[in-house]
Amino acid sequence: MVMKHLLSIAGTDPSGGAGAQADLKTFCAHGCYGMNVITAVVAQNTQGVIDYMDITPDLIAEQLEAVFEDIAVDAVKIGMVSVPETIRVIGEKLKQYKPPIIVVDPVMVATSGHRLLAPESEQVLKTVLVPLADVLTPNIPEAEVLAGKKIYDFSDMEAACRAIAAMGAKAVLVKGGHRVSDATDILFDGNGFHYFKGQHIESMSTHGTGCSLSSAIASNLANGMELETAVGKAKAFVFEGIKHAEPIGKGHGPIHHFYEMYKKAGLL
Ligand SMILES: Nc1ncnc2c1ncn2[C@@H]1O[C@H](COP(=O)(O)OP(=O)(O)O)[C@@H](O)[C@H]1O
Ligand SMILES: Cc1ncc(COP(=O)(O)O)c(N)n1
Repeated sequence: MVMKHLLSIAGTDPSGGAGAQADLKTFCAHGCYGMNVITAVVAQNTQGVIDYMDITPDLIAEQLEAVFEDIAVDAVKIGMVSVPETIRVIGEKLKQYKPPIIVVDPVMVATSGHRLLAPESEQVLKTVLVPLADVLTPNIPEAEVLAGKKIYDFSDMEAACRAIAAMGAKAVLVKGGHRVSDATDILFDGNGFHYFKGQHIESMSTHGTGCSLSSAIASNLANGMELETAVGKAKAFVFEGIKHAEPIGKGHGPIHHFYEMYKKAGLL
């Protein structure tokens, strides 16, 4: 089988659990060839974000050109985009190169509570990136910001899906990782809703769950799955990754990206 070529456009995590590093691990775990365009270098670990520096728009444009001029990209996943200029340059380049699949994870705040999106970027994200998304994957706080309304229950999650889809995203998955009673995610595919019911695992290994989920969806779509199957399998990948994670670091550790693969290979 020919490997699909997956590109992550995201910020970094030197501790390896979230951002570009989580994306690359997820692409590899799905049998895809993974690539990275870096938007910001972030000093962070399992305990939180210490500092970050945005990459200049020119250098982001050059990184995107370096990839797209050389390699056929089957799917793009977008994560941390930080400032308005970063969002604008990504928007321009994606309109120029037109990759067939775009999954946008509208990263706003890290699990540790640190902002990774400047407040003035929220509007630009809505007008530039949301309309380019084949799938947009906000968590509940991000969906509240995008839809401009508090979310308390499933019907609020559905209303947020519809409101965000009305901004131009083809499909919207509002993730329920922040719910305590369960971890049910709701997908709106432009026509109807699909519920991905999930048990909430009491775990410290949830750093990078959103990054890994969106990268798994992009990989599954590139590998030819229908949207509902792609989301369902991605959710199972994250669930198993949380369940089988080894404790790493002093705070919220990463999921186990290679659990299934290592098990099949007899390494576990
Ligand atoms: N403690 C948990 N138990 C089970 N599933 C979880 C847990 N935390 C997150 N998930 C799942 O991980 C995925 C990412 O969700 P979420 O954590 O809400 O995103 P983000 O990392 O963007 O905040 C979703 O499919 C969600 O249901
Ligand atoms: C560079 C970068 N991008 C995204 C996240 C969000 O991580 P999570 O998936 O835990 O919300 C992060 N911590 N760092």
